[in-house]
Amino acid sequence: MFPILTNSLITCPIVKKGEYNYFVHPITDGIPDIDPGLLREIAVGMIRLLDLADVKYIVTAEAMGIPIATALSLMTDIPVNIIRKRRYNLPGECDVCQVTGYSKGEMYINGICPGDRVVIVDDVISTGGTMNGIIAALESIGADIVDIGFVIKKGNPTLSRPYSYLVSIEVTDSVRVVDQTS
Ligand SMILES: O=P(O)(O)OC[C@H]1O[C@H](OP(=O)(O)OP(=O)(O)O)[C@H](O)[C@@H]1O
Ligand code: HPA
Repeated sequence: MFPILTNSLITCPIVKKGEYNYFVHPITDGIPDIDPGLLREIAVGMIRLLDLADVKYIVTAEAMGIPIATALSLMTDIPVNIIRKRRYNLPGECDVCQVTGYSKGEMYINGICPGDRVVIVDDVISTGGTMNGIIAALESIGADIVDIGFVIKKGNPTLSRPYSYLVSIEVTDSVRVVDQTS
C-alpha cells in the first residue's frame, strides 16, 4: 500500500537516546533527504485517511509535521497552522506541555479560535505525549478537533482521542512494519 514508506522504514538507522530506540527516517528527521515521491505517497494516503470537510486549519507541530502538513495544504487548499517551539507572547497564545520518550519542553499555539474546525497531523506518534499535550491545549481553546492522523505509529501509544495512521512499526535494533492502513 505504501511501498516507498515501508521500504524506507525497514532500512533506516536506529540510534540510542538513553534507553529509547530512536529510528532516523526522512519523514521524522529529514535525514538523509525527503524524496518527493515519498512525500506524495504519504500525502495521497493521508488525504484518503482524514475527514477534511469544512476544516479551517491543518494543525501540526514544529518541526517534522511541517513537510506533511504543507504537502496536504497544497493538495487541499486548507491553510496550515504550526504549533511552534518558540514563544511569541501574542495575545491569546496557548502553551502546550510536550513530553516525549526522550525530551521535555513547551510549544505554543497561536491563531486558533473557539469553534475552529481543525485536523491535526504529525509525522509520528510514539508515547503520545506530544499529541496529548496538543489535544488538551486545543480543547482548552475550544477548537473543534475533527480528526487526527499520523504517518507512523511507533509502539503502543495512549491517546485521549481516536486517531488513524498509515503505517504501524515496532523498533528494536531494527524497524519492523506491523500493519498498514488499507
Ligand atoms: O508521541 P511522542 O512520544 O510525543 O513522540 C512524537 C513526537 O516526537 C517528535 O517531535 P520532536 O519534538 O521530538 O521532534 P521534531 O522537532 O524533529 O519534530 C515527532 O515529530 C512528534 O511530534
Ligand atoms: O524514534 C523516533 N524517531 C523519530 N522521531 C520520533 N519521535 C518520537 N520517536 C521518534
